[in-house]
Amino acid sequence: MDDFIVLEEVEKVFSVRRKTGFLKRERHDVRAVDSLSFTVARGEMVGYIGPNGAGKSTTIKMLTGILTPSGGRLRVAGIDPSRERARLAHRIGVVFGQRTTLWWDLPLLDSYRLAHRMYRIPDARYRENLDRLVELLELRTLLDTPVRQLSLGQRMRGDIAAALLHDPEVLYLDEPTIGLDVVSKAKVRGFLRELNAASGTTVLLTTHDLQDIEQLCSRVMVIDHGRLMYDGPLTGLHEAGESERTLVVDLERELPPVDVPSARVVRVEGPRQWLAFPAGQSAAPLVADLAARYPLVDLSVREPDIEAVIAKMYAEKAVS
Ligand SMILES: Nc1ncnc2c1ncn2[C@@H]1O[C@H](COP(=O)(O)OP(=O)(O)OP(=O)(O)O)[C@@H](O)[C@H]1O
Repeated sequence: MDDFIVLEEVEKVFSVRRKTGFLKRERHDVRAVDSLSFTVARGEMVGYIGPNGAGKSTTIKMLTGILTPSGGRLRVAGIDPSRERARLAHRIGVVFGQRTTLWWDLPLLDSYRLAHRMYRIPDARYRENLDRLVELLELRTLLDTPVRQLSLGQRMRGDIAAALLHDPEVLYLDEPTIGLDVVSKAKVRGFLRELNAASGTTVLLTTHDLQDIEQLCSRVMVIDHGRLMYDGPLTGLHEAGESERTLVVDLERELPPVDVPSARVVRVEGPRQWLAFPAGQSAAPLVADLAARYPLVDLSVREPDIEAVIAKMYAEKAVS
């Protein structure tokens, strides 16, 4: 596979001054990214998640060349971002959900005209891309509207179009659905899925909304304290978090908590009981055991909530 993004033992240390007394300041180091290694192949769509302060934005800033790593090796499309930031800019697109790159007081179209000149996009390609993006992101009626008058969802779609006018090979998205309503979220996700499938654009997605990951990414990387804690399919996170699934059983009548070796009863409500069992374990033997010994009417298995799984992973890491 063609590794498009490569990080080898990348570090970023910030030296900060902390107030320790009335006039006293002390220097100390914050290790925002710590010996981070991963690769992303061309065309992949990867979720990059972690709690606040984990080092996600610092990673993205190093990938765009805004920040220089303190150590290790980092390449995007074979380019060292901090040394050749201008050259790399033509090959990457960036969208920050919390900030806009559009001109606040100008009509949306003016920001696109500016990008046309800034990136020196050939005229025909600019017109073609603008047309396609305006169509797909439903921006046609908004082109003459000043950006400050756009809704958050409209502005976000406008920002995504701006980031893609120059045909970047990779798109970094930092919280692209933050604050959006359900309909706007669906539009943004639908567009990104389509972009990745049709154009093969590599996407690195930072988000606190796990539905973004569930709906878009087959691979997820979890970072905490600047270190990679997990890298793999979303489903594997359950095992990594050692989470539990729940078997909900309806019995014929109210009974004391059932007694089975591989599960524990966590709740009883009339004839209904909730049994927790390890997520990595099959439910079949447990169901067979229950059916043989108890008057079962109905049952269902509930998957663990991914948010809870990740919270658990963080908590376990914090005490270990
Ligand atoms: N310019 C800076 N100077 C000093 N410390 C910084 C700087 N930028 C980030 N940090 C610190 O580095 C750590 C990682 O921050 P970063 O912004 O990368 O986290 P994050 O995962 O993006 O968090 P969030 O989800 O809150 O945006 C934090 O402890 C932060 O305080």
